[in-house]
Amino acid sequence: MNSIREDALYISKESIKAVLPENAVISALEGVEFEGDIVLVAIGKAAWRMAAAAKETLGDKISRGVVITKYQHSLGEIEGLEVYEAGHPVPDENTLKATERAIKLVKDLTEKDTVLFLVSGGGSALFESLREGVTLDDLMDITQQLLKSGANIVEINMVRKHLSKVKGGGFARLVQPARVFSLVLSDVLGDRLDSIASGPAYPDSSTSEEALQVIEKYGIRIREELRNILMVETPKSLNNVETKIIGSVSRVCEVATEKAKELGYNTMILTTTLDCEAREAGAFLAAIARQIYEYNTPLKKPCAIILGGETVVHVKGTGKGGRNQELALSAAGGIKGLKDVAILSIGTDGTDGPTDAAGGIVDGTTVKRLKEKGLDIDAFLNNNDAYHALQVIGDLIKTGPTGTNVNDLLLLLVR
Ligand SMILES: Nc1ncnc2c1ncn2[C@@H]1O[C@H](COP(=O)(O)OP(=O)(O)OP(=O)(O)O)[C@@H](O)[C@H]1O
Ligand SMILES: O=C(O)[C@H](O)CO
Ligand SMILES: [Mg+2]
Repeated sequence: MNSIREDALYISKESIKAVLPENAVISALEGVEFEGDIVLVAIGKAAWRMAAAAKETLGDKISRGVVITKYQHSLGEIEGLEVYEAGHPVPDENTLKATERAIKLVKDLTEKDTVLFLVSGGGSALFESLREGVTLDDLMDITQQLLKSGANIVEINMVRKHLSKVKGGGFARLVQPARVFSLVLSDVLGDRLDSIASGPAYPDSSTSEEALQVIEKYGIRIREELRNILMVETPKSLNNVETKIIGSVSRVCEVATEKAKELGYNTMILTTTLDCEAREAGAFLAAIARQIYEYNTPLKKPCAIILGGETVVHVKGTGKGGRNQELALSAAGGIKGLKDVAILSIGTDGTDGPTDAAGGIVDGTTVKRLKEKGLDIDAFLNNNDAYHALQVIGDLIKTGPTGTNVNDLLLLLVR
């Protein structure tokens, strides 16, 4: 029988495989018929791999297209498509140029034609055409202020949608009367389609009023003229869009459940929208582990508690790490000495924080193994240095960039 750590690593690997761009796009296109011309537009960190999979599936049915991804994320040419790289998380000149190209390619389509729109996280910075009166400097400055402000992605995108011609449903309106068929890899908790990449082809549920409230709430400094521009409303309904979420952290948790069951674990998905402090989440998972270990509740052993989400870390130290590494290390203290318990936390994009690790896996011996090397777990946690603590004892998980980007997966296994 595999060790509980091997089980946890296997479940996480198989779950992420299910939401890799290629697999998600190919299965979503199975059996889909297209009548007229297909123009492909792919945006986001997974754009290149989504576009390559679509081109491989549909071949020459795709007459032309544009792929816009983050620097170092394109993997070369794709026959018949124009591939561009641009700035992320802050947009740049290349963002505007590549988007103008995409807009040109979707001009003058008929109601029989389809824009195959492949959307993934990072799309907001990579796909932009600004409203009259908004400059690129305005947008870069406001983006940087918002990223540093502590505003969440839904709030950030409320503002960005009301400065843009393409966000918040603007792109779908531009494409009319042609149809937009969107395949979306969701990196927004709760899969809010009008927030994922700022929803260029989805009716916007946010309002100008709310966008201005975000500006006030976080003290974002903007030129007075931009206030009037923010007051212009985005489309609230669209009659030419069809949207499918083809990958999300919910899907990752579903597959994790299937794989854990195959291995004989009782399973429970606790949440798919975890969004608290990483350290608190770690301590909470450890408390559930102790409860199961002692009392076989809320689930009988052998069991797998599965969570999805995106925790946060307010970095104060000078160490190296990421939210998943910090969550795992903070859980270790609470499961010290427990046999056959493992806690894993991994970023599905394969890069957790500014590190080459995807996350961490700890068990009841982690604290002891650190102590044997004369290392104090709290010192590492207090310095936000989870990377080095986990690295020394072999509890880091390294996958390399996976190509997908659907938030984080957490597993608690007790046998
Ligand atoms: N030393 C550290 N320890 C713990 N967390 C850290 C540390 N340094 C940075 N972080 C956290 O890592 C976060 C960024 O991580 P990451 O790049 O994986 O985010 P992300 O949401 O996946 O972004 P992207 O989608 O662009 O990859 C920061 O918001 C910060 O909270
Ligand atoms: O691009 C964005 O807006 C974020 O990645 C959320 O999708
Ligand atoms: Mg990441």
